[in-house]
Amino acid sequence: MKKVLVLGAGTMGSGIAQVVAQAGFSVVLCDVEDRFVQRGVFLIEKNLARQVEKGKITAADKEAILGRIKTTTNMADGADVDLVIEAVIENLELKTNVFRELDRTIRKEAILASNTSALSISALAAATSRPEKVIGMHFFNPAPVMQLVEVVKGSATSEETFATIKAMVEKLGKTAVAVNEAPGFIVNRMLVPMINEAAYILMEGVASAEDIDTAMKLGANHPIGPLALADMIGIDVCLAVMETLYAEFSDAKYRPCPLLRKLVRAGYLGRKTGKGFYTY
Ligand SMILES: CC(=O)CC(=O)SCCNC(=O)CCNC(=O)[C@H](O)C(C)(C)COP(=O)(O)OP(=O)(O)OC[C@H]1O[C@@H](n2cnc3c(N)ncnc32)[C@H](O)[C@@H]1OP(=O)(O)O
Ligand SMILES: NC(=O)C1=CN([C@@H]2O[C@H](COP(=O)(O)OP(=O)(O)OC[C@H]3O[C@@H](n4cnc5c(N)ncnc54)[C@H](O)[C@@H]3O)[C@@H](O)[C@H]2O)C=CC1
Repeated sequence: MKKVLVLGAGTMGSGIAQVVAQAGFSVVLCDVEDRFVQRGVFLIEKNLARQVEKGKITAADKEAILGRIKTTTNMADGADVDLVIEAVIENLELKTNVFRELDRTIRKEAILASNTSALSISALAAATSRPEKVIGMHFFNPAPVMQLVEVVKGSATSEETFATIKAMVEKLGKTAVAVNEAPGFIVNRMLVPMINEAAYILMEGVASAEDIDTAMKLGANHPIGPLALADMIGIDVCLAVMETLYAEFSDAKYRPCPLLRKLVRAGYLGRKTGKGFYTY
């Protein structure tokens, strides 16, 4: 494993590209428009500059890490990679099309991994001619900080692919947990319904956003409250996860809170748009 294509340079793609380049691998970072790629690189530069200020890495390390990241808007520039980590928006139709295109474009030996939050790896695999090489590689936000990667096996994922990705996660300095595909995997099946319930508590007027978050910080020792976390994740991503859980399990306990839908329709997606439950 030497070279990795990270597809999507948003919140997660940029963080994942940083982690992979920081571990010494060459990265091709691709998004649909150059301004999105440049925004991703800007975030990486900012994070690395903070590490230099704190004395965790040297200025030379920063330059070397940035030097390992090539940017592009053409997926074919990553045709010779060993691994693809897909981090485009959480939409099954879009991701399925992306996997079909990746399968056509990227060399046959490469593993195709998805950072999806909740969608079916088997469905993505079925869009390719190499389902045994398709796997979930689910990082957590912020990717440079969070220790966990859920490694998700779809119906056709081979043991060889799983072992390669588990070893890769360790090379990235992270901890892998093995998951047999199921909607929302482990963390999001519990975490996002908690966020959804916090949105209901707010919508029902039970408490203010600030008090809901203070309650979970001081009453349950969470590092940040659920609504601040939703703003960090992206309210669109939270809603997409709830929609998947609700549709896949056909169980009313996963009903998405209408307030999430209202915020998403207004474009109040959280930190990435400057406004969500809070204003930034
Ligand atoms: C939706 C999905 O599919 C899955 C998901 O990701 S669900 C979301 C999972 N993530 C969480 O639950 C995060 C919960 N929150 C936290 O753990 C913490 O609030 C946090 C780590 C994000 C920030 O920690 P904090 O103590 O509140 O703030 P702060 O002191 O500023 O940051 C701690 C460290 O993280 C770094 N950091 C914070 N935000 C960062 C970011 N966006 N990118 C990179 N580094 C970041 C800081 O630089 C700091 O680093 P040092 O320890 O080297 O100084
Ligand atoms: N935000 C979070 O906390 C987490 C999100 N995820 C998952 O990671 C994926 C990405 O999420 P975010 O980074 O939050 O989204 P985002 O909205 O910040 O970024 C998505 C990026 O993908 C790009 N994109 C769209 N179509 C593309 C294509 N065909 N080719 C290349 N790039 C394309 C967009 O232009 C955008 O820059 C989603 O599947 C999400 O569920 C996983 C873990 C945590």
